[in-house]
Amino acid sequence: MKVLAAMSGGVDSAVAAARLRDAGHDVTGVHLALSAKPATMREGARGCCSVEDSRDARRCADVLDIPFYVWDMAARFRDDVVEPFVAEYAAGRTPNPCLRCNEKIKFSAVLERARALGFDAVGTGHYARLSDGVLRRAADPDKDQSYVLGVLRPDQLAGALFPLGGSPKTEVRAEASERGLVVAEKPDSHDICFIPSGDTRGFLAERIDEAPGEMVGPDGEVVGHHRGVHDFTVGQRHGLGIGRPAPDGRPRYVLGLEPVSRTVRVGPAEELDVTALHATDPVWLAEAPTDCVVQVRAHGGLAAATVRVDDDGVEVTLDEPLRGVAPGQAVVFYRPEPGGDVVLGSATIASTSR
Ligand SMILES: Nc1ncnc2c1ncn2[C@@H]1O[C@H](COP(=O)(O)OP(=O)(O)OP(=O)(O)O)[C@@H](O)[C@H]1O
Repeated sequence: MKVLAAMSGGVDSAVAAARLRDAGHDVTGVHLALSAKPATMREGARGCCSVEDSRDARRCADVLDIPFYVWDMAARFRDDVVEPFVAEYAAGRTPNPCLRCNEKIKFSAVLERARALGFDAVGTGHYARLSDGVLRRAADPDKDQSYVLGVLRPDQLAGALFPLGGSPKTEVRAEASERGLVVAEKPDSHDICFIPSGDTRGFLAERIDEAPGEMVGPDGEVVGHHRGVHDFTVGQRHGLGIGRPAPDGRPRYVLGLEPVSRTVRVGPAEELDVTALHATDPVWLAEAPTDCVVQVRAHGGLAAATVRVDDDGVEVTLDEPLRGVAPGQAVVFYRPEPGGDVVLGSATIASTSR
């Protein structure tokens, strides 16, 4: 096959490209320039779009002896990932930009351009297993990225290759070193790639006007004030800025965000437990399930659940209460079998109930 290998300049995508080439595919490497201006890097941090990363990706392509290009996708990335990310926070929700990037950039804009140029598929260094259109969790549970790929439609998955899904990360690093890839010891990226400083609040503060409001406790009492609901995420404990402790001395968490009234609701941990959620815009890879296991955030947040699909979206009833489910995040549905790791579909969490 003619395969476009998306090369971030990191170790995973370099090894993915190498494996695709070794499997006999005709591989071309592409680095996506996603940032309009060079990123200011925190020491030791890395973002996916720095000049340094582009240079590393090129050096790996040279070692692999494959053609290499840089595609400027900064405008698409800004419109489809960064601006919606900011708008979601302003609306009191908690978005996952990696998931949107997979949906709108890597397996949409990039895949479309690749197909137009005669490529059959886009290969990435994501950790997930994919065969015959069935998407499964990666063999390495610590690296599993099936959650951020669970938003892809069948036609998008049909053009995707994930050669690392069956390998532990340690094996991938060792292989990079054996292959003489200079990125073998490069640190993993942890931050949101377009916020390499890791300061999400600072990034949002530069883009969202202050909209001060009240912070209210469980009985509606005002316990503090804030600069805007975009400063908070459901489940957040630190940085609430309420100097004095709750009357019972227990820690307080953000329970809910109401952008219209500019209210941040706070209260004790147990009030974060939800038993049901409503999600919209479902995407199904298999027939919509009735019983399943759901995952509600990128790391953790797993629960057995029953699902009912209606005209408004999906009603998910959790078997056991689940803590800290934030509107704006995706709910990804997995098959409910022992060790169940097959992705059945996903939807966007719109609201939760206790
Ligand atoms: N700027 C980019 N250009 C090209 N491909 C990219 C870029 N950013 C990410 N990717 C692709 O998406 C995959 C997943 O991105 P993610 O940010 O999760 O990287 P990662 O797991 O740290 O991988 P890597 O070690 O390759 O950076 C990468 O392995 C790569 O194939």
